[in-house]
Amino acid sequence: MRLMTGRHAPFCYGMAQDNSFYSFDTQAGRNAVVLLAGHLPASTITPFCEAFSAASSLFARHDTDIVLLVGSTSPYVPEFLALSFLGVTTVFCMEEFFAHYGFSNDMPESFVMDRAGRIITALDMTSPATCVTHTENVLAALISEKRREVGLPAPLLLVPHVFDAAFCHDLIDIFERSPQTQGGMASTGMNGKPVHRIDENKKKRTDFLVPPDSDLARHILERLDTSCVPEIKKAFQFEAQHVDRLVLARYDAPSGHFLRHRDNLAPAVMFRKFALSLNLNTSEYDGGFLTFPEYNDHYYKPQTGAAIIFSASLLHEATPVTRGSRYCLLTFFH
Ligand SMILES: O=C(O)CCC(=O)C(=O)O
Ligand SMILES: [Fe+2]
Repeated sequence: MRLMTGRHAPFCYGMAQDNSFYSFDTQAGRNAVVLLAGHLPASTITPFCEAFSAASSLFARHDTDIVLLVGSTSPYVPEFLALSFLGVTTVFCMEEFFAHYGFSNDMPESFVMDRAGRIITALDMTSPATCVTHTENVLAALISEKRREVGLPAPLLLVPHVFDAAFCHDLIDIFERSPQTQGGMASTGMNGKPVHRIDENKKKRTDFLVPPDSDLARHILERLDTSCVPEIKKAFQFEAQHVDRLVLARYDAPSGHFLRHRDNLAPAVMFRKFALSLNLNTSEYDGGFLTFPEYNDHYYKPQTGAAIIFSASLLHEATPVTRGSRYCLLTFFH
């Protein structure tokens, strides 16, 4: 599959119609609707450009640019140079982009890219109107925060769209059909040997350990590898080589929780470098926040399919679920 939610779009640079330099680094920080024309004639994409242009003020409200990418050696460059669409940036870009993307040059394609250059979704191009509506819906669901001064930030990394909603649902079904165990904690016994200690006052959770040699594990690892590993490298200069056991977990109201702890204190787990917590059904429960008390009193509750990644040394807590059940995927990178 070529276009996958959460993957980074291949890097792209080129010259915009006004002769300014454009690249996905100059684009970073704003979302974009990216229309791909490659070597196609202008007439194939013009109706889409016009429809997006007409809706450009709406996209501006979502901090979203509209970018039309044309191959710099396309025979149709003169056609595109003669056209302009208000609110659409036409870029004549290096050809490798289209090859890396897997563009077929049979028909135009388009996708929504988030502020970090990740592909959120390929767009439905049945008609210009459906394409614009699809884009509006995708943008409305993107996380956005008003700019504000931040006093005490916690050093966390949030990676949205690691899994799509359908896969999150599948994981919940798999969890419910699978053998479950009561969640325990890595600890050290009297004899100095590692033990798995159960203490419901500290941690109340039901776990399913994804079998390491299963297709499911491979599929999850592939997604973590493409979506999260590059983000960890970018943010923290750490190249994760391994992923610890994959746990699907359920915290049930009224008391499912995990009190404050660090993830790499017991000798058996000191190898852990970064923790990952990925919510599978955020809108279906109340409570169940993550907190990082060393930094601030904020409650963190990533959207369904988004991962929160943090150093395994940070003190953190999963607060009680007060309604419903919280399902999540949990693992560690090292
Ligand atoms: O529930 C969570 O998101 C975090 C779980 C956690 O901290 C752990 O399993 O070590
Ligand atoms: Fe933890």
